[in-house]
Amino acid sequence: MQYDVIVLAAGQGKRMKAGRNKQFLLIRNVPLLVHTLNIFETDHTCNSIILVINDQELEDITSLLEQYPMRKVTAVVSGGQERQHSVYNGLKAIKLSNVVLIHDGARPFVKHHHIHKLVEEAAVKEAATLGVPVKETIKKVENNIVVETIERSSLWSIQTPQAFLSSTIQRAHNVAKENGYLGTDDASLVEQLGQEVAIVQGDYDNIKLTTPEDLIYAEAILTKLEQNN
Ligand SMILES: Nc1ccn([C@@H]2O[C@H](COP(=O)(O)OP(=O)(O)OP(=O)(O)O)[C@@H](O)[C@H]2O)c(=O)n1
Ligand SMILES: C[C@](O)(CO)[C@H](O)COP(=O)(O)O
Repeated sequence: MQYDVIVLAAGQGKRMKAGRNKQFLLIRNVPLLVHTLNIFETDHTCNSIILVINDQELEDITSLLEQYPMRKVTAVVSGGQERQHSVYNGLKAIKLSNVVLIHDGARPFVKHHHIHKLVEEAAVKEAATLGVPVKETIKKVENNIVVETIERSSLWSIQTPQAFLSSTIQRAHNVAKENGYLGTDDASLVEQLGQEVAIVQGDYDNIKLTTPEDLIYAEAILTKLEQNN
């Protein structure tokens, strides 16, 4: 089943402490964002990629796309202050589409078979997200004191891509804007509508590069994926 994807690259990467947007950091000499875009560029079920960027980085992005041409990038749009605002701008650039995926530019290791499963699920359930069961014990802490140990069996770490019928996610973003609701992912906006979001189990390789040690981890994942191919 075909889909269109919004790839988000308009953040600042403050927690990475690299002094610049982490999307340009090199993993094995190739920019992080290029690794991510390649996943969709090489997926035969991906129709088009909407790339959301920082306006101030337009020149850098333009030269990156000259060096690494991406046939499927059909639009480059300006991001917003928060991730949710960037998605909102990306959604405005989506033409006619059935299933829309939203993906962090900083997640370069999602696998095609997980994307395909996610898209199939969204086509039936309207909204679906990738995720993995949490591996650690999670406690609620207040004033440096543990107040609760949360039952782990129902806890999942949520990843992207997240997939939606385009009408559903457009409505969810419009309603969130009207209500002043700001979420850390797009599935939560659909939850706010009172609609179900299905979970598709992905894998632990699909990390988001957030802090400096993730770069070392990313090199190791890349090595493992290459050895498996
Ligand atoms: N206003 C924003 C904020 C984030 N993102 C994108 O959303 C993804 C996930 O966000 P996160 O990892 O939090 O990235 P940053 O905002 O760049 O990082 P930080 O919070 O450390 O500054 C990233 O690919 C980032 O580029 C975006 O497009 N627009
Ligand atoms: C959407 C997300 O990737 C889900 O894990 C995440 O919420 C994005 O950014 P965050 O700022 O690290 O929460």
